[in-house]
Amino acid sequence: MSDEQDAIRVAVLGARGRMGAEVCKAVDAATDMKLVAAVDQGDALADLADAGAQVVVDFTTPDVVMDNLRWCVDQGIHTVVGTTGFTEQRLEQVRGWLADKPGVGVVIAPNFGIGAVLMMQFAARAARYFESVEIIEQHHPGKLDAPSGTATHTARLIAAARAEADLGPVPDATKDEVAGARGADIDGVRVHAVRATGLVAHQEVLFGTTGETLTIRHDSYDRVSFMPGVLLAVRAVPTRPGLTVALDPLL
Ligand SMILES: NC(=O)C1=CN([C@@H]2O[C@H](COP(=O)(O)OP(=O)(O)OC[C@H]3O[C@@H](n4cnc5c(N)ncnc54)[C@H](O)[C@@H]3O)[C@@H](O)[C@H]2O)C=CC1
Ligand SMILES: O=C(O)C1=N[C@H](C(=O)O)C[C@H](O)C1
Repeated sequence: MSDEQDAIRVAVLGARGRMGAEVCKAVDAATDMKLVAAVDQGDALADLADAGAQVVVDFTTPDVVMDNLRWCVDQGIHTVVGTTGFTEQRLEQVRGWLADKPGVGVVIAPNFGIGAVLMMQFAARAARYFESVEIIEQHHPGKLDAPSGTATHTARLIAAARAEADLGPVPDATKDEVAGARGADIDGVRVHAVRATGLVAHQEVLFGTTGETLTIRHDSYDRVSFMPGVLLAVRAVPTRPGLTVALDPLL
């Protein structure tokens, strides 16, 4: 157990949300951390600085996360971001802010579940051996964005592996007569988003080649599944200046 004064001072943004509330509980229960601020919509960001936060954890929404992150970086506060919506353009913008703030660390991960990280690694590894691939992500109906950050990240990893192996486009003769019937196209990989009450966060990557298919599936049945990854990032981010994308380099 750490002394109170050695504990990492953590603040949570989006603290009343599904993920934020779970992060507050996990930080409270961690003996090497202290929850110093729990901030949600309508609260002032200045509360984070006033509370002396060393690390901010952001689980808000794609439309506000960039402003939050910019503010944290400007204040010199390390930040762990689980909020989705990070395009390559947004990541470049964050790198630009961090260039002016040496010593500040930001970890942005599309999925903090250890099983989900492995699922993405396995999918990237399998990609070169299969001419066909589709991603099916399934989530609770309260989710604001589609396709999920995890599915988008997985599609990009698969597309990079396919390009490296010179695989060419996924074969598909279908005419998309009803818009959306074949899902979204992320870097040439079809992604289908399912929303249903009872689901939390689930993803299947379906690979196919002559005479066989391979399905790689991950299920988060409870948001506690993301907490070990979030706490790992909180512990790591103060000693990782610059931008870290995804959890893989921390495992
Ligand atoms: N990286 C990961 O492992 C995971 C990422 N997520 C992502 O995290 C985000 C949040 O997901 P949920 O918790 O399910 O959403 P939610 O809708 O339950 O919570 C979002 C919270 O952010 C608050 N909020 C909105 N604007 C704010 C602002 N300007 N300042 C402070 N708080 C603000 C809302 O009031 C709400 O309480 C989504 O982008 C989701 O995709 C969700 C689960 C795991
Ligand atoms: O909104 C969610 O719930 C989740 N969002 C993340 C995503 O979009 O990939 C991570 C996980 O799938 C849960």
